[in-house]
Amino acid sequence: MNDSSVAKKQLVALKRKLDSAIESRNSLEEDANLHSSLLIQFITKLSLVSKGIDLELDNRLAQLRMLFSKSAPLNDIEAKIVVISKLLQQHSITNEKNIAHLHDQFNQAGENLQKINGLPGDLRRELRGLLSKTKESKDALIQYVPLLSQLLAFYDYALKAKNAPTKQGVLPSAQLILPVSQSKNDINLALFDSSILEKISVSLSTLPLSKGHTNELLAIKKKLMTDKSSDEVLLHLIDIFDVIVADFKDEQNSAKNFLTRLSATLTTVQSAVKETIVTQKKSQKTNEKINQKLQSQLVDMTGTVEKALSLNQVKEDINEKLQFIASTLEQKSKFEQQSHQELADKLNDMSAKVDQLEQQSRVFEHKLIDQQRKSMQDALTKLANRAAFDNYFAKAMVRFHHKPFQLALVVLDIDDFKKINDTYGHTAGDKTLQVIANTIVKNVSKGVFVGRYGGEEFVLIYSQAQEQALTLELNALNKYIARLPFKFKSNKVSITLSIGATHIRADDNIHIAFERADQAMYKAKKQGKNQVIYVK
Ligand SMILES: Nc1nc2c(ncn2[C@@H]2O[C@H](COP(=O)(O)OP(=O)(O)OP(=O)(O)O)[C@@H](O)[C@H]2O)c(=O)[nH]1
Repeated sequence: MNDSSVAKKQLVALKRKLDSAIESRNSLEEDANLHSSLLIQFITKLSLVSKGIDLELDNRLAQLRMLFSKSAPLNDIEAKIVVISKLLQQHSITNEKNIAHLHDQFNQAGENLQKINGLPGDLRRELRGLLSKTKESKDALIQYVPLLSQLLAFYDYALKAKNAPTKQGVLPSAQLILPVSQSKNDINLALFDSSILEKISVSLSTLPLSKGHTNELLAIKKKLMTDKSSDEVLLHLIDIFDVIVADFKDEQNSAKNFLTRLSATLTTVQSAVKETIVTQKKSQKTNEKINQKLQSQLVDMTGTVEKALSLNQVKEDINEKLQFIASTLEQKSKFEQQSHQELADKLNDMSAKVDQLEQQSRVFEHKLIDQQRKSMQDALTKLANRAAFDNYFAKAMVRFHHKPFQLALVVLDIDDFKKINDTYGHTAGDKTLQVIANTIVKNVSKGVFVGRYGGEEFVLIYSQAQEQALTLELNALNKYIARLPFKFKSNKVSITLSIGATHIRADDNIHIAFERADQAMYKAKKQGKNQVIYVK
């Protein structure tokens, strides 16, 4: 083979290699183009998802898209990506904060809705379910969208339910949620909406004030419920505030006085004790001196006997010394008597002071006990209040879980109570609550805990009642109350209760048990009110 044919062959081989290299490069370029277009598509989608959240992020993502489409150098693309990742990081922190804020607002809105009186039972239950689902914070804002729409639907439902009785001329409580743009006058009117005044009046009934101040408060409360002009209501509210402050000051002064007296008495007792110790020390010294004198007189006497020359002289000397000793002994006994007396006087004095102190403490202790009792008692009906119920029921549950017994919980709610307030006034409503409370107490078995849970809702705790006996007693109570002859403004009115009852089960906790009794009560409402529903 000559040189030229060898070179030709090599040239062909080289061309083949070149062709294959070009082909691989083309395929690599195609791959890169494919990846880059995939990346551009991904970034476009990312931009769309995050669009509007952050203007700077929007711009940077647009720039990145541009760099990719122009196949810009990798260094430029990398620099852009670093900036975008930082922005995304900041955004994720802001996002977490937003989620926490929305979570709080959501729950607050739900709890506010729960506080509105007169919500239909099923709404209340579903709301409770929704709120228990959102106890834990969600991972993304988007997850709150369906929950918010559900909450809005509940608000809408509540508004509609509340709007129903407005025909009677009463503003529904739900109208209290005012748009910010409303004029000042409109807000004033809504502020003194009768339902707000009612709420204030209800809260005032639970204040444990002194007897005098409670009477003052009752008088103002009456005026508050009759005078409806903004100015008058404002003046009454200021009066109420003054009474509460005065009661607080009285309480503070009486505690201060007691402490001042206590400290004065303690100071006198302390100085008396000091004095006694000093006197005792002094008398100890005087006693020691007299003892020394006696001892030296005795020693002297022995010396006299030893030194005496005759019996007569001994007799005379001893006589003389004995007289000395006798007078020293008399001195000693007088001194002892005197210091005894002084000590007894001081002790008497001290004991009188301690007596006085004890008396003062007793007065204060009674006051404290009285205050404690009041804080556990509903001021209007004198029944145990919600705090007392919580306390009693929690203890009963602990005993039950230790050793099960027939523990039953009953929730009683007055039917259409709002109508009584709206038609005959708040004072008539208060009186009704008192009568119902007394009637319940008189008509349930001995040892049953009776409490006012709040508003027009009462609770009973039975510690030993079989299902049959319990429902029998509750039905009898229900019938008795329905037959009570209430008379308002010469109108005969019958008042009924919806009652829900249940026995506590081994797997219950306080909330589950209460929820069951409460749901039974709502069932009674739903099924037409004026009835007892027992659930196992
Ligand atoms: N007079 C008076 N009214 C109170 C007191 N506490 C709560 N209320 C009123 O009780 C009423 C309760 O009304 P709602 O929750 O709508 O219940 P209701 O009218 O009994 O309706 P149902 O429960 O469906 O039968 C509200 O108007 C409260 O203002 C109080 O201490 N005194």
